[in-house]
Amino acid sequence: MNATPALPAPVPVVCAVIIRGGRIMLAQRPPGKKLGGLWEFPGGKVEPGEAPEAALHRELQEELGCSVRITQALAPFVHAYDWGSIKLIPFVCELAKGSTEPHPHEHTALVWVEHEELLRYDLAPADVPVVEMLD
Ligand SMILES: Nc1nc2c([nH]c(=O)n2[C@H]2C[C@H](O)[C@@H](COP(=O)(O)OP(=O)(O)OP(=O)(O)O)O2)c(=O)[nH]1
Repeated sequence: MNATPALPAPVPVVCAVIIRGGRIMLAQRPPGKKLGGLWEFPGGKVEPGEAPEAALHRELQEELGCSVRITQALAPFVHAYDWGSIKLIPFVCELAKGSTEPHPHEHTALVWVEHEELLRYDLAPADVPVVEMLD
């Protein structure tokens, strides 16, 4: 008999590194939520049975009202927080032709920053390895 309790599976979360004119979008999480005030790549939890790409398009419509074109899928990885683990599934994207300008429906603020500036922001800890994957 195995006495070790099974750990809950990591929660799958998609995020978008949206690049425009050489700058990358960061979005600030609202205060009062987990990781409140920290900066992240927009995205969110994948629903059961949903493809990661579909989750990405759905979350970006909900959060920013914009549409994107995925240009690269980065390697997913697991990050452990003290409340549980997430499996972060990052995509590099650009705004789709004809997309509405992104607006923060759920975030406190959006900024477009140079690659070199990304690590100067207080990022959600799981996002630091994503920055390191970007060339
Ligand atoms: N959207 C997004 N979430 C991220 C990133 N990095 C990171 O650690 N996360 C975490 C924050 C949340 O705990 C979870 C995504 O949840 P969510 O954005 O869909 O929803 P939420 O804030 O209501 O989640 P929660 O408070 O219930 O954890 O993944 C990121 O770059 N983008």
